[in-house]
Order: sequence, then structure tokens, then C-alpha cells
Amino acid sequence: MASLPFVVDKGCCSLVGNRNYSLPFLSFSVKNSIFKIKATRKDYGQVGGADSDGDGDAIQAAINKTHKLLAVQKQLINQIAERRKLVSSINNAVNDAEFSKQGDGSFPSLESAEGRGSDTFEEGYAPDFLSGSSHDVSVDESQEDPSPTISEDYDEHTNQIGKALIFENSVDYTSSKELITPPSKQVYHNELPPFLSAASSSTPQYEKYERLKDSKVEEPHHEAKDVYVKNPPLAGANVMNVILVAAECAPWSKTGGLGDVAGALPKALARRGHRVMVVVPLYGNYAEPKNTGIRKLYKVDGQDMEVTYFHAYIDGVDFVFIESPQFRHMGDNIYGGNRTDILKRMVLFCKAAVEVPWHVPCGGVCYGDGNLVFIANDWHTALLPVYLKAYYRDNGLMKYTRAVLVIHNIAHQGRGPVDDFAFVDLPAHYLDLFRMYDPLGGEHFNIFAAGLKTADRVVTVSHGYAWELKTPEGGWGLHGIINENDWKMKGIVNGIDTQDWNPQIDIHLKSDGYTNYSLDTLQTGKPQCKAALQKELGLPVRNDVPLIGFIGRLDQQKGVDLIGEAVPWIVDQDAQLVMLGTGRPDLEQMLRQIESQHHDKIRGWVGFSVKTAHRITAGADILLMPSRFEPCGLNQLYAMSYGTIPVVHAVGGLRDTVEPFNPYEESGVGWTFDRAESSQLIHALGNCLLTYRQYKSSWEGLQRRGMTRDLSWDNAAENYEEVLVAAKHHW
Ligand SMILES: Nc1ncnc2c1ncn2[C@@H]1O[C@H](COP(=O)(O)OP(=O)(O)O[C@H]2O[C@H](CO)[C@@H](O)[C@H](O)[C@H]2O)[C@@H](O)[C@H]1O
Repeated sequence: MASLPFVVDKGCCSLVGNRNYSLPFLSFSVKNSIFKIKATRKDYGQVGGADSDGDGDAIQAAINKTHKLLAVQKQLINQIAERRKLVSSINNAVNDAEFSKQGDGSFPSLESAEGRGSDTFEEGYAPDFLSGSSHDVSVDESQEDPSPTISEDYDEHTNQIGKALIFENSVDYTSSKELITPPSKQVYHNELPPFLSAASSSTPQYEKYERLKDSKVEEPHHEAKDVYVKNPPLAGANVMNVILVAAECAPWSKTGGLGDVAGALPKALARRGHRVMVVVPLYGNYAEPKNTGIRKLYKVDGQDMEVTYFHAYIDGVDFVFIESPQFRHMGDNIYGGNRTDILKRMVLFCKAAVEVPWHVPCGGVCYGDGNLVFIANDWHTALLPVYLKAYYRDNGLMKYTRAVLVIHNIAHQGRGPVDDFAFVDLPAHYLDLFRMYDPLGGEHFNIFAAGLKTADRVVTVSHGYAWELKTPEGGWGLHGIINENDWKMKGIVNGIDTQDWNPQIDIHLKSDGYTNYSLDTLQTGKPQCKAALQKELGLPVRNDVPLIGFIGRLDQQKGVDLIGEAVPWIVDQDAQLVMLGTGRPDLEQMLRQIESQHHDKIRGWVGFSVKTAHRITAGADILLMPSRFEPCGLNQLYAMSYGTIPVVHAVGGLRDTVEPFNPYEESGVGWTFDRAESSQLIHALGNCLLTYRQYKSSWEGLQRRGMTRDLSWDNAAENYEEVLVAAKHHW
């Protein structure tokens, strides 16, 4: 029997004989393990049509060949199955290591998860408070994406526990000589799922698919970081699904540092190979996210509230936006409204966010609740670990899902009267988690307290702040709980987004006379930015005056009033001062007043402008941060990377990150002072100005050390990973 070379294309498999016979068209699908053999009479006729005398023989020969071909196909199918098993076993080996404590080895299935409503919980697992908590509303048929259905098989591509959501329009997949695992195109329609691109790229099957895949992914405004696709996951066997949940996320929504962290940390975790999602409210009409068509109802204060899920995939991260009338147009007032308004918004947000891994297919596949860790942030999402426990884990659901709570600022706790408990919709015995007493507030309801108690792990944003939180002064009434939970607490210093905050590529320095610069071009680039800033703000354009900057929320925390007290001294120094901020009306008024009193030297910009923040960071020589407390602080990190010298109160993260200048050893990156007092600020700033004016080489050394520091999120992400792993193994 002559060998029959294969001619393979993506849609079908045809075979050509050595006598130019066209052999029967065969197609099969590996999807759902159903194989279809199509051989029409016409096809057979063509096979035998070469020799009319030998029609019978030819047909018989063709039939024999077809049988052989079928055997070959069967063999190929078996090989595919073997490959699938191999990939599956690789993934399972990873998962097994993580889930070895699981007992029966079973995973919670998405099927039961899908049932999230009371009618589909297992008998006896239907918590009263959950029934009606979320309902399927509908999937909008008009959306481009087809409705997902549950596939019959476990899909090893998804690294997913439970049944995978597969889109109906998936194409049949045919074999080739080079066996390629059915491409995720079947499952992910036009994009490579994030966890696959990094986590699984080391397996040959995926590498082959890499070459085949349509490289077009949704990339609205960031460039793809395909560089990561080729590397094996840095996280190794610890690869997991991570969902960061926050009330704000840059660049879409930001009132301060939380937005920056929510926009940047997930990308760093994704670079380590994790499958990472951010869940955030949709406050406006953003360009990037697309409506998934998936809608749900959640009860808040007895009323059904509808949410719709939007999705964007950017820089290896799934961004899921929760749209609801409650969030619409709140972008400039994220924490605004009265106490119960914001409480209800956060109840809705947390209820919807905790079920995102069940409902929202990202690249076609839901995250599922196995091998999953949530990262909640501040009091706004501190209800998430509570809901995870009360609604799900107490009821045998989401058994393998964990929650880490990050403290960015303990000063805001979600406090209210004990009666507020009614809004959070929890079983009565949960009240004790929220009930607090302190001498100032008396008995009250405290959301941060409940979150800290229920989270599997707690992170705060610097080592210094982790220590301060345990003191009565730094814990703001929660120090007792924090001390009790010290065993699960860790300080991790924030990083910075080196794409957004990088003087070499900063998009805000590309116009109006500003320029990008690096360490090599610092001596020309930075003065140019300084001149552009002075010009833009209408200050005298002089390179010889030190330009001092401040950027931040105008409140008690940031110590902006201390700068106000130091203004008479500052203007006597022949220096310029530029302040940007928004917040307390009296402090906003202070900014306006000092500007009008010293119009030739001071600008007080009241408002929120990301562009201006970048330009001040580049154009200023010195950045002041006299914060009374500062959990981490990002502006001093941004300043350092732009060659701008920080002068800071040595507290919290500022102490951790600003090593004081030592003129004898020529070390350090800035100046610090020990007490939040204007006299101390003046003393430190005085030394700084002296060095600026008289010790140029020391100044350049300070700039160089700041600019060459690794301030990226990559180190922090590795530390977060340790916490996530610890949470995962916490039972
Ligand atoms: N008027 C304005 N216009 C434009 N941009 C403005 C602005 N005011 C502030 N910003 C920006 O907001 C961010 C502020 O970040 P910070 O970390 O300094 O403070 P914040 O107190 O909000 O964050 C809390 O969370 C973060 C993150 O964990 C901790 O670092 C911090 O210590 C803690 O208080 C910076 O990106 C800054 O440029």
C-alpha cells in the first residue's frame, strides 16, 4: 500500500493518493469528542472514476484505503487524546501540589457555582440570605459575543477547575502531522488568554499555538507585552488566579494612590505568570471595556439592583468593570454622597465582585473559584472577605477561594451606627465581627474591622506602617484587632508603574516645551522641563531658583498646613513653590491665598490633574511630603525616578523609602525630618537648599541614586505572591 501524504489545513483534513486520486473528504471534530466522517457517493465516484472496467475493484480499493485512513485518523485522534492527557497531567501536577490538602481531590464545579441562586444550591446549602441575592438577568443576545455554553469536558487549556464555558461558534478542529493541542481560538475567540500566554508558554503545544494564533488582541491604548509570552512563568508552581477588587483603578478612575496600585500591581502579578483580573466599578463611558452582555441582580437594602459586566484585556490583565446606575457618573465623587449611599454602593460592588469568577468569561473562560485568591483593598472592599465567608465558604461553596485584604489607609474604616448592619445583609451572628467600641466613637459598626478578622491574610503598604498600625496612635482604634491578627499580616512597599511614571517615555512631557529625559540627559532634560513648568504656570523662568513641589490630597494626613506655615521662610529663600491638590475647603483656600500673596513665587493649583502632577514631578527640583502619617506614599517614589529630591517626614512608608542624605558617605536619596512640625520641615528643607546651591556634585549623586533605584512593582509582586500562596494554603 502506497503511503498517502496528508494535505492539512485548519478547517478539514483531505488526503491525496499517489495516483492523483481524490480521496473521500473526511472531517472530524475533537470538540466534545464527537467525530464526524463525511463520505458522499459523489466522493466515491470520483475515486473510482479513473477506470470504468475496474469500477468494482477501484471502489473496493478505495473503500479499503478509506478503512486504512480511518485507522490512521483513529491513531491520530488517540495521539491527540494522549497529548491532551499530557497537558492535563502537567497542569494537574501543578494543581495537585496546591490542592494536596483537599481530601477527596474533587473540585467545586462551575455547574454548581453557576447555580448561585437558591434553587440550584445543593440540598441544605441554600442560605436564606443568599437566595435572591443574585439572579441571572439575561445575556444580551445583541452582543457580538455568542452565549457561552458549558462544555462537556474539562479543558486543560483553561487551567480551570470545573466545567469550562465554551462559545458555540468554535470551529471544528482537525488534526495535522504536527499535533497541536486544539487551539484556544476554539475557546477564546480572538485572544490568547492571559494565563496561557505566560503560565503555559513553556509547553510545546502552546508554543506551537503561539505561532498560529492571531496576534491581534484587544489593545485599546497600551502596547501588548508579548515579551512576557515567551518566558516561563516566574511564579513557577505557584501560578494561580488572582482577582484584585478596588473602588478605583487608574487610568480610568483615581482619587489617589489606591487607583495607581490597582492599575499597576495586577500587571506585575500577570508578568509573573498568574492569571490576573481587576474588578472595579464602571463610573463613566470608558473607551476600552466592552459590554459582555451578562447582567445580574443583587439585593441591596431589600431592593434588586442590576449590574452589567464590562470587560477589557490589557497588558495581560483582565479588567472587569461593574456597571450599575449606582456607580454611573460617580467618577469625580467615588466616595461621595451620604454614609448610607456609599455603604450601599460598596455592598453592591462587593456582592457583584465576589461572583465575577463564576459569571464573567474572560477570553471565553470564567476564572472559576478553584485556585483563586481575591485581593481586596481598604474598607470599601473589606466586605468581600466577609461575603466570601458568610455566603459561600460557610455553605460549602468557593471552598478553595481565599481573600487577602490590603490596608492602604486605616484612617478610613467604613464606620457608622450599629444599625448599619442591616444594610450589609448578613446572618445575625456576623454582627459581632463589625461591632466595635472606642472611647471617642462609642459603640459602632466598623467594616474594616470585619474585613481584617475574616481575611485569610492582611497586607499593608510598607514595613513602617505595618509597625505603626499596631500602636494606639497608628491603628486608629483598630490596633487591637491588628495585633491579634499579627500572624497573618505583612508589610510590602508599593512599587511604581514604570510605564506611566518614567521620564524617558512620559506622555505628559511630549508637548508644551517639556521633554523626555533619562539619567544620561538629566542635565539638559530636567532644566527644560523646569523652564516649561515655570512658563506654563506663569512663574519667572529661572533655572537658578530651586523649584519646590507638592502634590496630594489636601487633608490632615498630608501635612499641607505645615507647608503653609513655612511659606514666609520659603519665599525668603528665593525659591519657587508649586502646589497641586484638592480636598478640604479650608486647605484649598489656603493654596489660593498663598498664591495671591506671593504671585511671583508661588502657584497653588486647586484641582485634580494627572498631567500637571507628572509635569510638576519632572520640572521640580524638590518634592515636599510633610505627611503626618503615610502608609507608603507614591509621590516620593515618582520624584526619585524623575531626579527630583524628596524632603519628607520620616513616617510609615516615607521612612522606608527615603534614605536620608549622608554627606560624608555620599549616600541617601533625600532629606527626612522626625516630627510633623513646620520648624522641622524648614530645617530639613534648609539643608536640602544648601546642597542644591553649593554642592552640585552631591546633588547629582542624590539624583543618580534615586533614578537608578529599582522602584518597579516586580519586587513587590514577588512579595505579594508569597502572601497569596500563604493564603491559598490557609485552612
Ligand atoms: N490633585 C491631584 N492631581 C493629580 N494627581 C494627584 C492629585 N493628588 C494626588 N494625586 C496623585 O494621587 C496619588 C497619591 O498617592 P499617595 O500614595 O501619595 O497617596 P494616597 O494618600 O492617596 O494613598 C494611600 O494609598 C497609597 C497606595 O497604597 C499609599 O501609598 C498612601 O500612603 C496612602 O495614603 C499620586 O499618584 C499622586 O500623583
